Amino acid sequence: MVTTNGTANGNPRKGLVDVSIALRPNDLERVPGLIQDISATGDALKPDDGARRLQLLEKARDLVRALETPRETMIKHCWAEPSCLMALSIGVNIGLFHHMVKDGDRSKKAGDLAKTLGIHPPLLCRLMRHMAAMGYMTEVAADEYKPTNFTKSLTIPIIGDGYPCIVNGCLPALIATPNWLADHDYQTPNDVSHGPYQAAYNTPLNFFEWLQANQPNGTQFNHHMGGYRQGRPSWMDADFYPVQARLIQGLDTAPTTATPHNPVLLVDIGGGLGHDLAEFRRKHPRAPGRLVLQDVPAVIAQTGPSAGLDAAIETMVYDFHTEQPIVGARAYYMHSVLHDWPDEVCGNILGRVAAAMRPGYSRLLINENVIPGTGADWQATALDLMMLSLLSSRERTETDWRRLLEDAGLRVLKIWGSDKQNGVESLIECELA
Ligand SMILES: C[S@@+](CC[C@H](N)C(=O)[O-])C[C@H]1O[C@@H](n2cnc3c(N)ncnc32)[C@H](O)[C@@H]1O
Repeated sequence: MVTTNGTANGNPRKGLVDVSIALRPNDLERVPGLIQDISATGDALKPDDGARRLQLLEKARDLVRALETPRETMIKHCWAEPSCLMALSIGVNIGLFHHMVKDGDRSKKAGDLAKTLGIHPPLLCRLMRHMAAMGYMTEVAADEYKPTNFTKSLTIPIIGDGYPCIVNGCLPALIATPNWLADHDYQTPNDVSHGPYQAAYNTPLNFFEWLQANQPNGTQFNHHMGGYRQGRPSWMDADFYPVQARLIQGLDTAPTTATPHNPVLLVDIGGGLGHDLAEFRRKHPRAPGRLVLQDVPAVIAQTGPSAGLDAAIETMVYDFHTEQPIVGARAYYMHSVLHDWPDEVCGNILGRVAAAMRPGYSRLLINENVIPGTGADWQATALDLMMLSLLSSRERTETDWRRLLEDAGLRVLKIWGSDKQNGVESLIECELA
């Protein structure tokens, strides 16, 4: 029998369910079976078996959810995780993690770190205490901590910069979304310049414009994009998409008016700092043809050889709402670009690409989530809701993609995927219809 503490006035409010349900584990009956599964999967786990590791992780998450009471889950969501995000973001801003790891694994006292970092010592003690309580650093004595692999990773900009970028450049929009929807009769936002983001930031700018106009958010976001893609199966690997057979072999090397010299193999539209083209160069170093990176001026200014980008990659300022200057390339590529925009804007962007494509020759490669009808991956569903708040946009199902692409005069040749990970981005290969 679970006893409740009642509500503030001592009387549990009568509702559809009794309050005692919130104090019992969510699903105790599943616990023994899950433990057995975890034990069996864990015993068979090899260091490089990524698929089994993910299965085990999902079971471990199931176990936590089954054991937790709804009240504990509620406190975790409402207090622990938001305040942990805040603490981690402050840690990145003040360089805490660099100072924790610069002498290796040695433990450090919060008071000493606070003096070095110029932060009020009791304040740092409280921040570190919560990060340790959440398991993100190891407490070895009172106010003394050792870094974990996670703590160490926060010193890498593509991992650490996501925290301040999300806290400053995204969360206010997520927080504004419930009221925005209530004020708009719970209709799906579909205008990138008049949605929860503009309400939250009191700005006419869209998400990308705001980030780039409010540095270091833009730079941190570009780093965050670099982190998002790490460790995920990549379309340019042989077991995902046959680059040689479907792209390189068909490259037309005959000079044309549009490409009088070296033909263009791949144009990465909205390619950010060029992570994808750099990876393509590493994985296909002998591929012929030009590689062109296109993005807005503020992003192109942050990349190029001086920022470590392979000199073989050409950079070009280009606004994808305008005419595509590279005509008749072998392939145009967009990664995590169309999910940023509502259907109508995507239609315009796709129209610009289609107008530049050569019939029967040019391919459009779209690297995006294709959300399945059931069993969607939590990373994709999370991103879908981020898109809703930040850009009045969405992640799309296969039906959504086909409709969008067909309406833009394109034909889907094949949707390529990897069976290595659930919910991984697909590669949608298209040509002119
Ligand atoms: C979600 S990021 C994806 C970046 C990159 N493709 C990747 O996957 O890492 C979207 C990119 O679109 C770019 N972008 C936004 N508006 C643009 C525009 N009008 N023209 C060209 N690029 C734009 C942004 O600057 C950003 O680099």
